[in-house]
Amino acid sequence: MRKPLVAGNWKMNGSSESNKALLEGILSKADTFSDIEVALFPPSVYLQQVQSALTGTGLSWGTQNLSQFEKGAYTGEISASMLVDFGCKYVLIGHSERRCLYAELDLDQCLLDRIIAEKYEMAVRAGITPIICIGESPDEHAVGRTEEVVLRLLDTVIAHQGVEGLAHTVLAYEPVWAIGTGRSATPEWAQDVHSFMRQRVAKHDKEIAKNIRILYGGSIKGNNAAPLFLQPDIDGGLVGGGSLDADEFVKICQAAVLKLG
Ligand SMILES: O=C[C@H](O)COP(=O)(O)O
Repeated sequence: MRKPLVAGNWKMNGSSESNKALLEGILSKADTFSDIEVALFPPSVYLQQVQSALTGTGLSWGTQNLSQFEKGAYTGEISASMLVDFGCKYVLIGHSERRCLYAELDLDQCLLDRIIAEKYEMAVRAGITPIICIGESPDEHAVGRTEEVVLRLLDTVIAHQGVEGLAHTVLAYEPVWAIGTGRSATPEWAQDVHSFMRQRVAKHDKEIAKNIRILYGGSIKGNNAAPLFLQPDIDGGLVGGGSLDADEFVKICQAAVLKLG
């Protein structure tokens, strides 16, 4: 049985004060979702605050990005060893907001995917579990290219790291048209995509495919989380806006508990 995971990506939100209230609100209800895994992804400047609040609680934390380089003259970047220093268990890789807004070469999609695969390799080597985000843009969705786009990135990762690397990886299907729009994918649509992702992994290794967690991300809220999470191939969620409010996020975590039956 794959343990459900709910990941709260705070994106570029928060302050020391608001984080404190959010963390207290989540932790006050942590006993209601202790059977699943929950991880928080604050902006890096708040990593220490989150680490100190979550240490010993059973919740995990990580960052929203990492550098593909080890160390050196890379202004503004954060290395895998720094994440280890702060006790990070997870790291988000290839989030569409980074692909679109910070992708050095969006026109050269192949090179972009290679950078993401390199970041993935850096995380795995440091013992941090990458959560690799994959999803189609609104235009790609409109012309029915979802499967092609999603599988291309998955294939790139497998080609760079070998399928064995996926044994220590979480995948997240995040259709860009659903992110922050209030328009979540339907449970059926998301299930179909998750299913073909799992089948693609199974072509390489059936055991890894059976065990790999595939999260859904895109406008998950307390009132739509349960039907998504109850789909057989959806193993939890990557939550943006819904992770910024303690009550909302707790509801989402509690919805993931329902999956355990
Ligand atoms: O990382 C989280 C996803 O981008 C989803 O964001 P959202 O829940 O605000 O749509």
